[in-house]
Amino acid sequence: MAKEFTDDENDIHVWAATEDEVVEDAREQLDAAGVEMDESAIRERIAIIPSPRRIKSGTDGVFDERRRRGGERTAQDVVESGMDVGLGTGSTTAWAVAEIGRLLREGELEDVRGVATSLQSHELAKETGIPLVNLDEVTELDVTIDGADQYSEEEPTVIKGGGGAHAREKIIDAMADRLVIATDEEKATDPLDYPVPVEVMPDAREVVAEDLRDVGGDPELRMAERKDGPLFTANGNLVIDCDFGGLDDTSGTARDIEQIPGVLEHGIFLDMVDDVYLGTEDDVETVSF
Ligand SMILES: O=C[C@H](O)[C@H](O)[C@H](O)COP(=O)(O)O
Repeated sequence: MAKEFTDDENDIHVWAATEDEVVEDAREQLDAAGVEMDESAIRERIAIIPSPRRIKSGTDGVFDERRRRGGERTAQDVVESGMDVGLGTGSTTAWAVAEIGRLLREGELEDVRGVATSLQSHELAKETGIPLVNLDEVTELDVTIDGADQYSEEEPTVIKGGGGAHAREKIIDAMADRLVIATDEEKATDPLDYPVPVEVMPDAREVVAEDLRDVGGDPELRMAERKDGPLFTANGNLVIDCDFGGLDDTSGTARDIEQIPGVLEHGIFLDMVDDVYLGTEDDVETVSF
């Protein structure tokens, strides 16, 4: 987690890894703007936030107010004391994880346990103080809050895996009595057309790519950032992003991909979604299935 200072009145917004760094940066900006504020007042306004450095979309994603609104509201509305909760991955669910931690710290929630869908959500949950349970210790969850790369307002299906976490996410999303997607209004599309992330065994990448072409896709091996070569998932596999254009037959495409040997998991989460919480410019809307 990181720390954040905001002073909306003077349009000052500062974040850093530690509270001391934030105080220093805030001090500089307040001085430059000619605003008087003593150190204790600065410290009082500092909040814990997900660290933009740990999230694939970086500061843009983390500081998108719509995602923040969507993530926080989802946590407030769907998590109750005593629940086992699946903790999704990405810049939107990061806000939900941070909010669950805050509610626990402030005593508004008790006895909540989290199961992380990725190392990212594991680290966020640890830092914010959510007790964690390993995936192999539970077989059912009360609710999972997860993000999406695209969602539909017409069908309970989303495309996930923009951060390569979809294999573990699909297990944890499917274990939950209720799957709630936290997202923002920009990701609604019908039909879904986001390139489908397909996790594949490394040696099988060429043959899987050929098979994906045969079922109408345009496959592209996902390359890593700040590392030469392709991206490896947490499971040691590769990801092929496969563009099918608009998915007019989502279940048919999902079935076609599942039948390809060498495919470990794909990012079409078919008929799994119970509710979508979407952050808008000034509110949060919900779609329920
Ligand atoms: O692999 C990543 C996950 O499926 C994320 O939940 C998805 O990419 C959405 O992330 P974000 O909320 O950052 O757009």
